[in-house]
Amino acid sequence: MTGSALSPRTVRTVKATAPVLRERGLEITRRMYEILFQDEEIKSLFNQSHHGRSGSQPRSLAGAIHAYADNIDHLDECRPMIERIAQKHTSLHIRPEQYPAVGRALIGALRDVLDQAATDEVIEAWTQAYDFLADVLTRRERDIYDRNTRTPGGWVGWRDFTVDRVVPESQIIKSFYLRPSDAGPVMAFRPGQYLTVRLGVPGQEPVVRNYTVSCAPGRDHYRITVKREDPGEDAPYAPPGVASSYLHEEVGPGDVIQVSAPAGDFFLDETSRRPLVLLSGGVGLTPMVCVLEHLVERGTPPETWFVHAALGGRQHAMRQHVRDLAATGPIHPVVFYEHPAPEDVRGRDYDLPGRVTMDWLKSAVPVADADFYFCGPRGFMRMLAIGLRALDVPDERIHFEFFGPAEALYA
Ligand SMILES: NC(=O)C1=CN([C@@H]2O[C@H](COP(=O)(O)OP(=O)(O)OC[C@H]3O[C@@H](n4cnc5c(N)ncnc54)[C@H](O)[C@@H]3O)[C@@H](O)[C@H]2O)C=CC1
Repeated sequence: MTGSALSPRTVRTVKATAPVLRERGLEITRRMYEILFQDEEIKSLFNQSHHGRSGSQPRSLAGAIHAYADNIDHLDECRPMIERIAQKHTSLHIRPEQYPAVGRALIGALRDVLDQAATDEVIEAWTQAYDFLADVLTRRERDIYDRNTRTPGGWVGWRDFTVDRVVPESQIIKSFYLRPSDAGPVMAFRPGQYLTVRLGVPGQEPVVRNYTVSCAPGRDHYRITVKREDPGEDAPYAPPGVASSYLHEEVGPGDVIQVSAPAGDFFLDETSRRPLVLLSGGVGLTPMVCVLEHLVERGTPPETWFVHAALGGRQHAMRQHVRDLAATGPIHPVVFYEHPAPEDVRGRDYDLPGRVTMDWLKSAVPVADADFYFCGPRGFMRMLAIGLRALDVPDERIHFEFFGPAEALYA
């Protein structure tokens, strides 16, 4: 991707707005959604459970707009961000016809918030820059939709899945096995990708959530593994704990939920021949179990460390399953308990007390050679992202799932 479609003057003008976008980006995107949703017809094109309420969507869009302005003179830097957005858009079935209204609202918000600073030149440059980005995104999204249509078992839009089984994995985590209600095949996916599910919670607008597929690809079903969130800790789009409480308490075999095709830019690089270090905190183990199952099923896994950090035994999911998988190959499982319960036995239930630290990691895994994949609470990922960079592990060997701009993790 190059910015060649944009004139040098447009590039200069947009780049010059980066500092103010860093400072006032959130104001701008909040105003943008206000403008956008004044029109009921446009509002109906957008799933309201994704816009506004908790502020996460304006915040993440503000980060993206700032990054775009700042990198507009070397747009290759934006490639991962654009891929991430395109993947997310397709999981929500965003269509090209939704882009122009967003562009108009963005320009309106720039005028309102920047006021005097929104000169004709700035407005003209941002109009061109938005159109350019919209074009890049819609092309990529069209490719993804085309691929999902062509792939055996693939689909576009919501598809009904029937819950086949619900399996408790710990005191707070359950797995849900999902089969397509139409009894057709399900498309393969890349280990680490997520499903988007839409739940008809009674008395509410449908609740939409992303859950990583926790089983290997290539089966006749998917599995998601969900932690019951306490109020105040749940993901961004709806009141706390709604989706996970609903799944844990109300959803059982025979129930139907709607699912979008697998998506996501976090997945195992199958071309690498390096040793592998998979690190997970809490329910962040879901993509790592998927990767592990896949490696074992594929055969000849590389030397792999499966490092899992849980609060304690009551929260520890899939303990025996991971052990059984590890026993099939050169796979080293290591379990940390931060607060072992009285009944938790070191050497039987877990290996080490406390949290994963960089000092431990340096001593236990081949930092200089390995590929690293991690997922878990923000503090856990931050420690690893910063720690691995400090050890000069190149970014190409550091892969993580973080719902938000990656820079926020390093900040
Ligand atoms: N695909 C994805 O992006 C997925 C992301 N997640 C995320 O993973 C997180 C898991 O949360 P919980 O299960 O509630 O985890 P948790 O709160 O139970 O923590 C698990 C462990 O993480 C470690 N940890 C936490 N903070 C740390 C820090 N600052 N430094 C070092 N270690 C630290 C501790 O060992 C702790 O026991 C959630 O935030 C969820 O959003 C979960 C599943 C999939």
